[in-house]
Amino acid sequence: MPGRRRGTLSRVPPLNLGNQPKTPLDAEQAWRATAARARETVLFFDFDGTLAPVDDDPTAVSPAPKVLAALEALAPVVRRVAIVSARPVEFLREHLGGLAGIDLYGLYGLEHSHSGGETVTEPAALPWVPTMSELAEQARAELPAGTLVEFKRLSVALHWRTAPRLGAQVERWGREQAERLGLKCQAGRMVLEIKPPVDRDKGMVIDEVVRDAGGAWYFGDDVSDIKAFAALRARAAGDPRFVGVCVAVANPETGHEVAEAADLTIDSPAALGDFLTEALPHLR
Ligand SMILES: O=P(O)(O)OC[C@H]1O[C@H](O[C@H]2O[C@H](CO)[C@@H](O)[C@H](O)[C@H]2O)[C@H](O)[C@@H](O)[C@@H]1O
Repeated sequence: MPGRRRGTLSRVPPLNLGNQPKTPLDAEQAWRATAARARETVLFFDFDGTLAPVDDDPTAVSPAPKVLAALEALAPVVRRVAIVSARPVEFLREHLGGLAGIDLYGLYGLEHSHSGGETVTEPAALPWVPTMSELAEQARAELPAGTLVEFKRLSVALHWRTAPRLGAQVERWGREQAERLGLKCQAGRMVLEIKPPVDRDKGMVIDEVVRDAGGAWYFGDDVSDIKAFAALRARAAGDPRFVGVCVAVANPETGHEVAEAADLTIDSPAALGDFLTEALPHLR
């Protein structure tokens, strides 16, 4: 990763920033700029690879040490804390230990729950549940042993983390099925996600939520998070007062691409726990 140092945090040169002169140059400056508008600031977090370290088994993950305590402490001092993930909202709820006052956007925004409220599903996606369920069955029957098929009601994730040699074959199969059924694909870390053809992604979620915010940070590790970074950049480009900070959490798979689109890079979910804990005194 160009310019990346060992340690908790390093900085990559800001890229393609419409607001380049006003973009904070390091974390210290960024938190100071945020403190001035903490009550107007939204903190967004991806889940897998950002809050939770990656595991071979997608059901065996949990947030890194200090992460939950930091989110809980940050929630009352900023405008919103929001998780924006490819996981279903129910999964996020269970794995965030019932944290209060947090907004959850699941399945790339096809589901959401505000501050512990009911889960709302995008109506246009609902007719696709049977198709996704049949696709998951078909994947289990046709894909080779070693592929992990994760059915998420409104999407199917095809994983090859424990059998990397199968990656090309599984991805080809998934893309062919998506084309046959008129579905969309999202590539990720040793996974191909197949989704309904409904216009919803992390960038659209961020775009909507930050419209009337005074600032936002987005923390993410994967290529789907780059759309969220782009939404923050677009918001900042149109408003010189808006403080937008894009933070990559490093990973050995898609990390380079994500770090290049970010302002700052953090080494791991564990380092993120420390980073957020250290940020707290700046905002209180
Ligand atoms: O948007 P996210 O919250 O980052 O979700 C992206 C995908 O995360 C999960 O898969 C990834 O994490 C797994 C557990 O560590 C790992 O085994 C897998 O290789 C990774 O791709 C989740 O299982 C997927 O459904 C999400 O699309």
